[in-house]
Amino acid sequence: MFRFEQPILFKHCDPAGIVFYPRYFEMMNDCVEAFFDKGVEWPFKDIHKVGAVPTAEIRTRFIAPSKLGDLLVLGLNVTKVGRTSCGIAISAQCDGEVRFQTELTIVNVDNSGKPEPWPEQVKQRFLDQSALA
Ligand SMILES: CC(C)(COP(=O)(O)OP(=O)(O)OC[C@H]1O[C@@H](n2cnc3c(N)ncnc32)[C@H](O)[C@@H]1OP(=O)(O)O)[C@@H](O)C(=O)NCCC(=O)NCCSC(=O)c1cc(O)c2ccccc2c1O
Repeated sequence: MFRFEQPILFKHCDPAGIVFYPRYFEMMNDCVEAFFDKGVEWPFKDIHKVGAVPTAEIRTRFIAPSKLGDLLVLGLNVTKVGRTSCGIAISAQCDGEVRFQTELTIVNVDNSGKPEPWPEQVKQRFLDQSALA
């Protein structure tokens, strides 16, 4: 599992003092970006020289609210490695309480937006990190 820590800051919260859900989607992306950088060793700055990895589908359950000062720990697992796609699950917890769970599918595309197979070493890194491995 790849771990990513996210302190809840003032900028993440709505007037009710809880995280506004679009900020959670940014945190998910920050977690995926850190995973590609540190876990896969194919950072976004390099990906975007040759293509992109857009999200094709995302499903999220918001289970309990997060508040200013909380420390969220996002745990990322690769759940499926396809020809051009990759399934990822993220669970975010604070002090052992699950705050949200999300499942997403990303797809490797070339500069014209056409799906293309993962580079072999990237696929291997996914499998090394994978709950399936
Ligand atoms: C995503 C698409 C490029 C897919 O194109 P198309 O539908 O033509 O592809 P295929 O039918 O050939 O399928 C290829 C591959 O994807 C799997 N798949 C397709 N759709 C789904 C789905 N809904 N759910 C699950 N899986 C799906 C399919 O099974 C195939 O898998 P294989 O492994 O068997 O090959 C196209 O649909 C598209 O361009 N959609 C729009 C994407 C978009 O705009 N997303 C939101 C904004 S972009 C974004 O959020 C984002 C951008 C980045 O640059 C990132 C970079 C790095 C990380 C994350 C990024 C990111 O999230």
